[in-house]
Amino acid sequence: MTSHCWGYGEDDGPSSWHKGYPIAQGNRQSPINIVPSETVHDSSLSPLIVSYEHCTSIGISNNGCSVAVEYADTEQGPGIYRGPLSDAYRLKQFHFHWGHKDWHGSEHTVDGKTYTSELHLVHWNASKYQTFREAVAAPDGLAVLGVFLETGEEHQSLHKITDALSMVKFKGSNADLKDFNPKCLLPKSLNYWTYSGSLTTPPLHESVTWIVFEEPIEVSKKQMEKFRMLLFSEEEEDEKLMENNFRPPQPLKGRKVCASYN
Ligand SMILES: NS(=O)(=O)c1ccc(NCc2ccco2)cc1
Ligand SMILES: [Zn+2]
Repeated sequence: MTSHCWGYGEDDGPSSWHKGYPIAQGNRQSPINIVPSETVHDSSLSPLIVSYEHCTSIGISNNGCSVAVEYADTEQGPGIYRGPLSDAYRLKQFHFHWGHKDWHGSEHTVDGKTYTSELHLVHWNASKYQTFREAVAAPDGLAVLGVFLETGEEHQSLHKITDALSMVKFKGSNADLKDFNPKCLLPKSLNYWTYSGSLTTPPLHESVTWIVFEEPIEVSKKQMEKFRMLLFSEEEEDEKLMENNFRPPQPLKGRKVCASYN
């Protein structure tokens, strides 16, 4: 998600990514359309454990394709384990994808339904790999939690993020954001779907165990408006609004989607 020649526009968008990243047409690409009636209930799937207590958020940044909150890479860092995971995964960053309007913006869809936005909490397998960079290309290297956002009541904790967005309007800008515990962004129910997939932006590595929560969180229309004032462009460039930064669902290619609940 660093500086790159791909984007979400007419010429550099998802349908042309395969030219620079052939894996775009691979067998475990993300996102996907989740069809609950076709998921397999795997009774061996234990509840996911989310432990974000000792989380030292470093800051918030606009990396030209999304807005991300980065976490310090420390041993006792925040992380997740159990659920479909065989190892402990450490939180690296979280970011969002959203649309031009409230009716679309998520990457995963459920029975074809799109949500207004999708939050991704990106974790890497620190039990098995030395660095994030090493893990990002390994088949069991990453675990990403997907949380759907839908418009409704104002989210009481999201304001700490939306209040900071005006400070990271331009690509390449960043600001302090201390001690933000992202547990407050998770839905009440941790029922999830899980499947083997990929990064949803280039380099599209097929290294992600996806864990997508069934229950969306509610955010207000006003809170969503604040994401839409962000820019893909740098301070001196022509203004390009950061919106529609989502990849559409990709072919399932025979993959099984497991449900953690009956
Ligand atoms: N939307 S997403 O959660 O699938 C996602 C997409 C891309 C990255 N990129 C992380 C990265 C750093 C170096 C190479 O790649 C991380 C997470
Ligand atoms: Zn993402």
